[in-house]
Amino acid sequence: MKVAVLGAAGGIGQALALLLKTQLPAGSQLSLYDIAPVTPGVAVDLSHIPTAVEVKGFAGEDPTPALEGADVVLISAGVARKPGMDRSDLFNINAGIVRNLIEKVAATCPKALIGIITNPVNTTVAIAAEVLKKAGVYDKNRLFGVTTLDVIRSETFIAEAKGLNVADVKVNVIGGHSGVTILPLLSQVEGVSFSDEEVAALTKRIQNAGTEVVEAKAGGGSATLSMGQAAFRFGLSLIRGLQGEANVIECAYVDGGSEHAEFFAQPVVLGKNGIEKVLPYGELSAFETNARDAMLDTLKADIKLGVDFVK
Ligand SMILES: NC(=O)c1ccc[n+]([C@@H]2O[C@H](COP(=O)([O-])OP(=O)(O)OC[C@H]3O[C@@H](n4cnc5c(N)ncnc54)[C@H](O)[C@@H]3O)[C@@H](O)[C@H]2O)c1
Ligand SMILES: O=C(O)C[C@H](O)C(=O)O
Repeated sequence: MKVAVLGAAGGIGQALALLLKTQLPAGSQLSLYDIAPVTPGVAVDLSHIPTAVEVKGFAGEDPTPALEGADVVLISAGVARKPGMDRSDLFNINAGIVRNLIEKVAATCPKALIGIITNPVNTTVAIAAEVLKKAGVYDKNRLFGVTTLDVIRSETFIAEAKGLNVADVKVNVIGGHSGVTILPLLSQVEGVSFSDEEVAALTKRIQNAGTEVVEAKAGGGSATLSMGQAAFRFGLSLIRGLQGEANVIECAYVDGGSEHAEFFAQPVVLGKNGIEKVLPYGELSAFETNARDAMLDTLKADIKLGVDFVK
């Protein structure tokens, strides 16, 4: 199995690369690409860790050598937020970066499963889909917006609030990955109940958790270490599915035939060809139904921005 990380010299990229080097199945290949000249050095550094994962690093303008033969491509290339910015403020720079990288993915490893981390995810995934369509290689089952950070944050905050063992907390987060489009389904968490005030406060904290990190880092970037862990969890689930493991389920922002929007985050079963099945997200509380309906204009506008950018 070969995993390529694009943006590998960045905050997320390096954390993710370390987790992949130490925990990918034996015999895997890890391919690191970034425009930053340090990238081959990051690979040399990682290569001294004694695991059966071969690591190579590539820098420069062309990601092609890093993408050859890739089964999974995880993309965190681009700029991150500073205090006072919304994720949508990253569009001007990151839209072009994602478009150019996906053109290379389409030409070099069109069958790879692609996980987009680069913000604004609601829009960059739509850009990726349009580029893949233009190249004639779009497979909706192979493209994912990585929303796992919203899931792991929800797990953490729920366990903290309710004194639970975090390993036992399971929660779906649906919609998209920004502000009101992030909707944790707290009513479905087993073994706990929340008051209306708790639901409102916890939902808001999960929706604003990215900003919490951006403000705490005070101009030094956004979440990198927790995102590295989230991307690792998601990437490993993609690989477990590719290897034929049954019942691998993750929430992700996908083109899953949702009645709500062209792309919508919801639970999916992962298999040998990417998405094996899109799962229903279950029954919603009145609060969640309102929040889902209220997010749709924002989500659809985010998607349209991406489609228009390529068309
Ligand atoms: N999906 C999520 O939940 C989530 C969470 C956190 C951050 N993010 C996003 O991930 C992105 C990266 O964040 P970060 O903290 O790692 O940023 P960073 O600045 O630390 O790293 C970004 C890396 O991308 C590289 N890069 C820039 N243009 C490139 C190109 N054309 N080709 C290859 N590499 C290129 C840079 O050289 C840098 O090493 C941001 O857009 C951020 O908003 C998403
Ligand atoms: O908030 C950001 O800008 C980064 C990321 O999307 C996050 O949720 O932490």
